[in-house]
Amino acid sequence: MQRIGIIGVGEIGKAIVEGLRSDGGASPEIFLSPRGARAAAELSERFEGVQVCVDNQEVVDRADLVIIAVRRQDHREALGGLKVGDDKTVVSLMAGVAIDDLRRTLATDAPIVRAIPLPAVRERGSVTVTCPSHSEVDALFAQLGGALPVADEDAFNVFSALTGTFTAHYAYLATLTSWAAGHGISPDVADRYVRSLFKNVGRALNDESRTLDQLAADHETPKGNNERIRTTWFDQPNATALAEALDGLLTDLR
Ligand SMILES: NC(=O)C1=CN([C@@H]2O[C@H](COP(=O)(O)OP(=O)(O)OC[C@H]3O[C@@H](n4cnc5c(N)ncnc54)[C@H](OP(=O)(O)O)[C@@H]3O)[C@@H](O)[C@H]2O)C=CC1
Repeated sequence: MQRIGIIGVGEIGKAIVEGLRSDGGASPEIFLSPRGARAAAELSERFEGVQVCVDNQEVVDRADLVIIAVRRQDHREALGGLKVGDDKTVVSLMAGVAIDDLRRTLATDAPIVRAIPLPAVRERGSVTVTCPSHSEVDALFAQLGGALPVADEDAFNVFSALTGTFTAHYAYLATLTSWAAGHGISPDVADRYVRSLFKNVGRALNDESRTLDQLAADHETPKGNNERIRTTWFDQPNATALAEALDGLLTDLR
């Protein structure tokens, strides 16, 4: 297995380390950037074969495959001036930074692959979109729950926009809970109940023999409560507003 470097040890960088170590093994060797110092130190203490480097250049020098997991607005400062040999493989997790743009910043001919891992890679439970397909990078993410290589960056950005809907979903659940609490239900009880409702929705999604429209129909009594909320709240203007928000995000990601 290749030696892996991670520049940017925040939420997703940490999840990748935990996912790679979730089988209890000590391989592959992992080299972390020093920034995000507390998370990096904690990971190197917890896991064998995880080391913190003195700077980002050392991460590149010691790794074969370098994962870039800094925020888009920090990437020029984090990466400008780094020397990245053509024998390295670079994996960029940054939303909204095109391969050509990153290649100019890094001034390298090394293969550059974009990827969208999600925090559930921590449990090896999330499919990671990659672009372009690259056997070693796809194998890495296959180990963390699955790889979905897509044809080009236009397609990649559509998937990237989809991942932007994630926290709105949690906020939707929190809004349901607050609504119930506003009607006298204890917040703890409301929270537990809403979680249990939507865990079942998550489980139903595992049934890939039914389309999403079929799943909705199968959970709906004609003229019942679900049909009422779907048609009076998640109506056409609401669906259009969501599509417009996604279109706006996609424009900014290109
Ligand atoms: N979170 C997610 O689920 C996903 C995130 N991504 C992408 O991954 C990237 C990181 O996201 P996320 O982990 O959420 O962000 P975080 O803010 O949690 O982590 C970013 C990390 O980068 C560090 N950093 C900043 N500047 C430098 C530098 N010059 N050198 C080295 N490290 C630096 C930060 O350190 P400090 O704290 O000291 O500023 C921080 O630890 C983003 O571009 C995002 O688009 C992609 C897929 C999913």
